[in-house]
Amino acid sequence: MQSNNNPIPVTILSGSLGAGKTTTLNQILSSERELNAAVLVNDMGEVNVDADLVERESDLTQSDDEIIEMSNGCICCRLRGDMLDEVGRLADERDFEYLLVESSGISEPIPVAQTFARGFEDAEFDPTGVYELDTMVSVVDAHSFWQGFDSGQALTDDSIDPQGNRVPEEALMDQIEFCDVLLLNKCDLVPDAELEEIEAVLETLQPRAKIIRTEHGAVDPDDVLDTGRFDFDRASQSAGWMRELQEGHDHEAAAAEHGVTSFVFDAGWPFHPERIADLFADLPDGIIRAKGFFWSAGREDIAMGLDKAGQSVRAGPKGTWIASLPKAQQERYFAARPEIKENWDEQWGDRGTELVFIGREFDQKALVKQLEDCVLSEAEMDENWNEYPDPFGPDEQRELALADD
Ligand SMILES: Nc1nc2c(ncn2[C@@H]2O[C@H](COP(=O)(O)OP(=O)(O)OP(=O)(O)O)[C@@H](O)[C@H]2O)c(=O)[nH]1
Repeated sequence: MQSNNNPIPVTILSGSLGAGKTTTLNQILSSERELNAAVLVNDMGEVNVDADLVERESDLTQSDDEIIEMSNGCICCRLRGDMLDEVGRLADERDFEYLLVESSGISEPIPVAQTFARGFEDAEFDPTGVYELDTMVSVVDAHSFWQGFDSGQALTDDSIDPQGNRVPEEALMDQIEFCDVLLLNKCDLVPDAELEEIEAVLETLQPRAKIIRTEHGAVDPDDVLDTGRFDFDRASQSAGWMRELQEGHDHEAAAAEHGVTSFVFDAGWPFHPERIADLFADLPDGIIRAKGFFWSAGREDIAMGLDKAGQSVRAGPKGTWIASLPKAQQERYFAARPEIKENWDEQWGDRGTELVFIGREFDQKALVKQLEDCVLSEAEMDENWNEYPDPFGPDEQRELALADD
């Protein structure tokens, strides 16, 4: 029985399809720690076995605790409101002390966390004060991560995208970049030396998280329950690429451990659209993550964004250059964020490029040279940029499926 009115702590498990979320959940539920938990499992409907598995393997069935299964949709988007209604109903009964949530393999962790931390407008139930998000856990499949990484293939076995619009590697990157605890699971399938390299990559992608190696999900429950580690603002700012951007352009990454390095490329002149699109589609295999914005010649109104996660690369319109806004609106930006003024170019304003690259065993000098070659030459600066063919199209950050062409 929930004996008081303290908020019910919540631990959310994310991770790619087959990474070991259910196995981990069962380990937690069957551990010696007495846990009176309710469990919410979101299985997207692609494999309807999870709730059965949890019920079959855990003590929950015996103790008659509640397992809620939510299929045919993802709790990070379509089922956000439904999820809150369900946990609202559970909270009314108040016969459990801890809520465990297993999100689907392609769930984005941020909206799921937001739903618990801040509520959701379409739901009747307001979780604030009733639930308290305690720990965001991401389970990474060490074996498929390593295989993909080493061979330049996808970083997850999960080639299923039930909604047709989520690339599993992007979800994996979100899960790595937004969490408090990273469980590196299936360590039995990867040699120790390689585990160290994977850890070095994960630490670079996500410097804040506690990384724990597991086999068959055998985690100490104290590492994932009642940790008090979750902090929405810190979690949203903890991705390695963000830190890299914030630490400035001249920042040299700490001595590369296991060949993992990162750098920021910036430029005040625009890229040639075709040259940069070709390069983005053919970045070195070792680049596991790239993120930031860039200026593509001919797009003087629109800031373009780059988002590479594993082998998936998206690039396209992302926002508006402040320099293209009416003066009065610009002034409001300057007042709110004086630092914009500091990097303001007399002629081009805030237009420019700032891209973070994170990778392992790639030739940084060669890549910087390639990027520089994509920047317009002096002669090109005088050309009519609107005559350049534009490979990026109107859609926001579409997938660049150019790599294999
Ligand atoms: N060798 C090995 N196999 C594991 C480990 N952890 C889980 N497995 C196996 O991997 C498979 C997938 O594990 P699950 O726990 O179902 O993974 P999941 O993340 O819940 O998968 P979905 O819910 O389908 O996304 C199962 O066959 C597990 O027995 C591990 O550490 N080592």
